[in-house]
Amino acid sequence: MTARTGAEYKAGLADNREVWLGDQRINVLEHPAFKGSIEGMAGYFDYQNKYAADCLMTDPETGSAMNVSLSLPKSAEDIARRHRAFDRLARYSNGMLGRTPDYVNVVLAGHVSRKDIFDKSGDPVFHERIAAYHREVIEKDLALTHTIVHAAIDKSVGELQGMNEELTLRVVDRTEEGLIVRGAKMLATLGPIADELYVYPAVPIQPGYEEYALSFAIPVATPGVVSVCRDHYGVDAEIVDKPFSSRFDEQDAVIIFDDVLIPWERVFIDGNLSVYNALNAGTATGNTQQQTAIRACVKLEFAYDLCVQMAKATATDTKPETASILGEIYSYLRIARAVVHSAEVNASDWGNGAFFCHDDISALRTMMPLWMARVNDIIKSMGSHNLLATPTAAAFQDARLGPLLEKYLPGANGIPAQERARIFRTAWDFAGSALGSRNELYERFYLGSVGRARGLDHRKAQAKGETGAYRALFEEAGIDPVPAPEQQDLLSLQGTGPRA
Ligand SMILES: Cc1cc2nc3c(=O)[nH]c(=O)nc-3n(C[C@H](O)[C@H](O)[C@H](O)COP(=O)(O)OP(=O)(O)OC[C@H]3O[C@@H](n4cnc5c(N)ncnc54)[C@H](O)[C@@H]3O)c2cc1C
Repeated sequence: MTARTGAEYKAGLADNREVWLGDQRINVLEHPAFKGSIEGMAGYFDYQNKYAADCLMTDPETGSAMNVSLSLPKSAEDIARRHRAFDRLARYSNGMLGRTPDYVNVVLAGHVSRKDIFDKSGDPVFHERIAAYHREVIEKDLALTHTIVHAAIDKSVGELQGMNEELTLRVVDRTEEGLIVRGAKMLATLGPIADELYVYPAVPIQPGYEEYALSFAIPVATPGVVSVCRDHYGVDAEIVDKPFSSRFDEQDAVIIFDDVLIPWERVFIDGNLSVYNALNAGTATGNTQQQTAIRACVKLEFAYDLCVQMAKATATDTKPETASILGEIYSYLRIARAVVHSAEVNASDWGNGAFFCHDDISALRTMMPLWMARVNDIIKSMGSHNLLATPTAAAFQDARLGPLLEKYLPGANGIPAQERARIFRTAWDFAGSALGSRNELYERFYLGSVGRARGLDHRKAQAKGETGAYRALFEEAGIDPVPAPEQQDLLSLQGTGPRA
């Protein structure tokens, strides 16, 4: 098969997957709530074909078209090529879909690229399996979801301790056919409407907890895989009235593995802590975050322009305080673009010829969640009641109501009433609707919390020896460092310290 169309994607969802919405087990293809989301994701597959020059490339093994996000980057040209694909694909939803299939594709490609990490484990079969799976995803153009965060509830103990021990996904049995796994993972965005589920390493696991150190991939329709959906936030509305909620609810779900058989050929890590703990560290920033950062840039670009339109529609665009706020969003965009550019031009071989972006790109992981929340705050402050005084497009067609709306709800600067309503409806759908609020939560947490990301960056900085600036202050002035206590004549300290 070549790169799929939307119709082919939809046909692939016709199976016996166990998806629960509220207390109903549903068929995602038939349930009305899912119509917009499935059409929205189908649109992504059509879009990759429409913009084939950016999104697709020739599969070197079969000669068919494949999504660029599954390529294994080996050079600066490959990184630049992939940038073009990520940028184009993000424009399909203006960055509002976080989990278009290129997200997990790039993760998988990164893992396959780091054969050196698997090789260290001694058994080549695991890399052979994941490489074969990568080929399968390319050739079937599958839509993958992922679920990697431990289902820990009690944060007073370790993530795999106390009550958490029983909650998180782990191996409970081994059979001739494969592993039997049990437990939950948080969350799986797109899970109910993806083809397959890829479980891979997240935070490191300590010795003694090997049964949790797993990586595998299975169809969402595998018996025992239970998708528990959050409330659905997509709405049945015209695109012009709800441009995002009508198409782009990428349905999150908790995945419960109720004694699921994972066939051996789909088991990529089975308790091997050295592979498990190295794989994420060796791929997540330089590889995966090229996709996430570019997607975020596209979203910021849209948010900036949307706010400019809001300012024009209320004639606040010439006010210095509005210019300052608009400039704030634009500065986030420029910083983000600059970080991506710098990380791409400083890309290098991370091992086994895997050419990834510079690790500095992870700075965006700690800042972007704050900027995205700030942008939503700005939209609400700038928009005020205008976000709600927004008749639908159909209301303007009514013979009685239309003329009243044209008269009493026009935009400033000569902007027609219907255009004004469209601008503010879009802004509300972006930042204030049920989906807009969920999207803000997504931006805050989808790569893990900011707190954890900052801690990780700090530990990496210390491991690298950053920065030595304090010591240099005194070295420059010719002042010797104070010797460490064990090197001092402790006797000479007697009588000089504070007295009890
Ligand atoms: C909408 C949405 C979709 C998601 N989709 C997926 C998905 O598809 N697949 C997937 O695997 N995961 C997904 N996630 C991520 C996952 O579910 C978790 O929500 C996320 O990793 C953070 O949860 P946590 O409990 O681990 O947070 P924690 O990291 O425990 O953070 C909770 C709070 O504590 C603070 N904190 C934690 N540790 C520290 C620290 N060391 N120092 C300072 N502060 C700290 C944080 O800043 C935060 O405020 C998604 C999340 C959301 C919200």
